[in-house]
Amino acid sequence: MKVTVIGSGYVGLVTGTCLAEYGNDVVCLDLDPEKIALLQNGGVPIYEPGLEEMIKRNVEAGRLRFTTDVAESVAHGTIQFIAVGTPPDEDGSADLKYVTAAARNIGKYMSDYKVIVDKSTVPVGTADKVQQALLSELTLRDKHISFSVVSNPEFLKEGAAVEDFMRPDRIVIGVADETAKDLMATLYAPFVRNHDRILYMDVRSAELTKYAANAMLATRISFMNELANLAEVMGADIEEVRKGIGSDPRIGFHFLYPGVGYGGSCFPKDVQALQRTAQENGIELRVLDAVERANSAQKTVLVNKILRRMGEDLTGVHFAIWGLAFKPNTDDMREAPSRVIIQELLKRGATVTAYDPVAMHEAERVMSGWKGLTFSQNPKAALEGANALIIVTEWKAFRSPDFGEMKSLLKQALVFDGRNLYDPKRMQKEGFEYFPIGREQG
Ligand SMILES: NC(=O)c1ccc[n+]([C@@H]2O[C@H](COP(=O)([O-])OP(=O)(O)OC[C@H]3O[C@@H](n4cnc5c(N)ncnc54)[C@H](O)[C@@H]3O)[C@@H](O)[C@H]2O)c1
Ligand SMILES: O=c1ccn([C@@H]2O[C@H](COP(=O)(O)OP(=O)(O)O[C@H]3O[C@H](CO)[C@@H](O)[C@H](O)[C@H]3O)[C@@H](O)[C@H]2O)c(=O)[nH]1
Repeated sequence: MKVTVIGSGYVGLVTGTCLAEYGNDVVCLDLDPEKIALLQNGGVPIYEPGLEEMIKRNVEAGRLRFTTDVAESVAHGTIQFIAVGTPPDEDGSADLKYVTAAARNIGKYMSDYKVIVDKSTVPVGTADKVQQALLSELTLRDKHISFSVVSNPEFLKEGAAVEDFMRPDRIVIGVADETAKDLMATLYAPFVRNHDRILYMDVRSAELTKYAANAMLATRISFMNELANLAEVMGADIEEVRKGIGSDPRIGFHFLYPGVGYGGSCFPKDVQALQRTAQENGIELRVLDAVERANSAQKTVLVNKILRRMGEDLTGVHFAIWGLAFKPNTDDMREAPSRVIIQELLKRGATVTAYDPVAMHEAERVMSGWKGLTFSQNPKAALEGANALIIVTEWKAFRSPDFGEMKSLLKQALVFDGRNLYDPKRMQKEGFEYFPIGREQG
């Protein structure tokens, strides 16, 4: 099938590439000329495991190309995916200006039937706005050209995006007419060959499903974080409690890891946007108010432990930080808890040397000019002469360090672990003072 993907970021690039992998003829559009030039020259603007090789393979096979030319991209695909950003507006609601601009562009240039697919995360009612944007352009030209607007929210996780897209646990399609439904079914058939996981529903339910999923997951995390804080003062171990509740199949083990608060480009903005939708419609989502409050408090839990141990004034204190990205296997720094933690430390006079396996370049960009912050090209060098190590992101490479070497490089054998990577008893044996989350210190 001929497919156009509008927006070549995390979602657009993965969607376009995975669709090309199954033999579709895909054009990816972006208005950012630097991004497209990089892609046209064989580069990849984001880090996502497996993506680079898959792009290369499909470009070489002639199934995937990149453009900034709107007219060309609209002419190409019978199916037009909108995968542009929906950042928070000032009041927390989703800013739809990129979505409606993309829709207007389609309306400006289309000359035959198109299925317009909202892949971006958008509030309930957005499909109607996309329809209006298209119609307003079409009435100026040819109002007899027909189209359908479909909602097909994306559930991929960064760091596992290709895997999630190629092997989805479900594909939600909100669709109102049979022609569009058949086209979507054909497009996604190769992704659900072993058993059907396509859920067809009305457009509004599909739009709400996306926010409901993210809000539910964010709720689990905030709940576990608050429970971890309680466990710690009560002398219980949240890691034991996690296993104890996760083995109930009604609860399950996923998304029960306490930490330094959820971050990333989705949970924070989507929880806010859902609250905003509710407020606008006179409904109170009290649970979500608490989820957000708990999350912003959690981002400073590790800092508070540091201050209790090292004093409020951190002048002359030097920290090593392992992990900057909001989660492992990505270079994404959007809403990363590391940003809050580092700022809090610098504010109190500390200096910091930070290391991340892949997000360093992005971190240097978003933290440029932060006084007292330097970056280290390897994890060991970051430890040299530091008064303490702080672990913020749970990269696999941090899980089994040489503790003897770690101790000899650090000035003080002190570890603040925001991701519970190590066994407190082992740390005690190794001679460390160890501060995890939700369990007694080792
Ligand atoms: N990142 C994720 O893990 C993820 C997962 C599921 C859903 N989503 C949702 O998908 C959407 C996109 O997220 P992302 O992380 O890929 O964003 P992103 O910022 O990485 O990419 C968006 C891209 O769209 C481009 N763009 C903006 N307006 C355009 C236009 N009119 N025409 C062509 N290109 C345009 C931008 O230049 C940018 O490259 C958001 O709504 C997000 O909430 C994201
Ligand atoms: O048990 C857990 C699981 C996650 N997190 C944190 O939660 C945030 C989000 O993690 P994750 O969901 O793995 O990453 P995202 O790439 O943001 O993916 C979420 O947001 C996407 C965008 O909407 C959705 O498509 C995905 O389904 C949804 O998981 C990160 O800061 C994690 O550190 C925890 O603290 N504890």
